[in-house]
Amino acid sequence: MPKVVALPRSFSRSEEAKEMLLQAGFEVIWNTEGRPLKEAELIEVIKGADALITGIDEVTAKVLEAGAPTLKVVAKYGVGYDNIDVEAANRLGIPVTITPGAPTRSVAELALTLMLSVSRHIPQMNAGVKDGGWGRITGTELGDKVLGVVGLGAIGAEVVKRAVAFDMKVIAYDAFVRQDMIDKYGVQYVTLPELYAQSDFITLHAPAIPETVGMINKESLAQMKKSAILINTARGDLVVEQDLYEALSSGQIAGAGLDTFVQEPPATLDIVSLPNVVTSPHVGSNTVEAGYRMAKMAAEEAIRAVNGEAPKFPVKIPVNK
Ligand SMILES: NC(=O)C1=CN([C@@H]2O[C@H](COP(=O)(O)OP(=O)(O)OC[C@H]3O[C@@H](n4cnc5c(N)ncnc54)[C@H](O)[C@@H]3O)[C@@H](O)[C@H]2O)C=CC1
Ligand SMILES: O=C(O)CCC(=O)C(=O)O
Repeated sequence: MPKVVALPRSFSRSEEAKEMLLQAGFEVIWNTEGRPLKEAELIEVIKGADALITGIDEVTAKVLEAGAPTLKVVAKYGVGYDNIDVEAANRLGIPVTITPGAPTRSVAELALTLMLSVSRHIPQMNAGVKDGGWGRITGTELGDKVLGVVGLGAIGAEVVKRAVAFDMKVIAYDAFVRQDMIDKYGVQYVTLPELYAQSDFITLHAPAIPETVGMINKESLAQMKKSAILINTARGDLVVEQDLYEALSSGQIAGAGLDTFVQEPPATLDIVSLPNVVTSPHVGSNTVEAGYRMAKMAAEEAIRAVNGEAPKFPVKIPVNK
């Protein structure tokens, strides 16, 4: 009986994906920890598995080596695969797959949620009113503001659509220019320094790769407007957190909405305790709908792999640091 290790917390909510695996004759090993697994834990559970469905667990070279004798696929439940050592997987002949498009709308909606929450001070007022207070904090509109999108791929594009509906003007930085974004939404491609200098809101949607890791640092923060609000639903590694902490504390920038952190949960509460920061615990794709799509697509990849079929959405290029 083929064995699949299914780790993402919300995978088990998808009845259809579960049923697909059971119909395909899989024994399914669930993650009962309720959190992503560390390398040492994964090394134990991976042994003898034919397929691994992973969220943001530590799929290192050692994990892949432990699974290599039987492992036929590592199916990422999502799109950001920086938690998987793709180079080691390539070397061991284990395909790595992702679920492109499945989390897109949910992450875009969270980016907008964070923009609105920071600019309208929703968490502070919510806490105040629940506490019996009536502290009315003056906010700012999104309308007529400049949104700078770093990484105009699937999620970035969905953010643009929504931002334009809020009457925002959108500028973007990406190595690839999408003509449809220019034609349909009037997106203007700019250099990174231009984006930092002109944006009222900056939203990150690029993968964690050597070119992007640490891109939000003392230098880039110094180029931003004092009224700028930074949104990060991409990866914590894009930000030098100490530099962001200093910029937010000193008024170098006005606020931040953060879903992702270098270490999750964050190593210290310094940034998240700041009054001008709104956070969430890496839940960009954590919706019923995205979970359903990601689970189905990842289950399909696991089934394809045990049937000896080629993966549908393989990734080859490592994005690890
Ligand atoms: N918070 C969450 O729960 C989630 C976070 N993510 C993150 O969002 C990222 C983006 O996802 P998608 O839009 O689906 O990926 P995508 O591959 O469709 O888009 C990424 C875009 O970034 C661009 N890019 C690459 N290198 C760049 C650089 N140096 N500077 C600027 N742009 C660059 C690419 O050209 C591409 O257009 C993922 O890599 C992942 O890290 C994804 C899903 C859920
Ligand atoms: O597995 C998760 O919960 C997060 C998924 C994610 O961040 C991604 O798709 O890049």
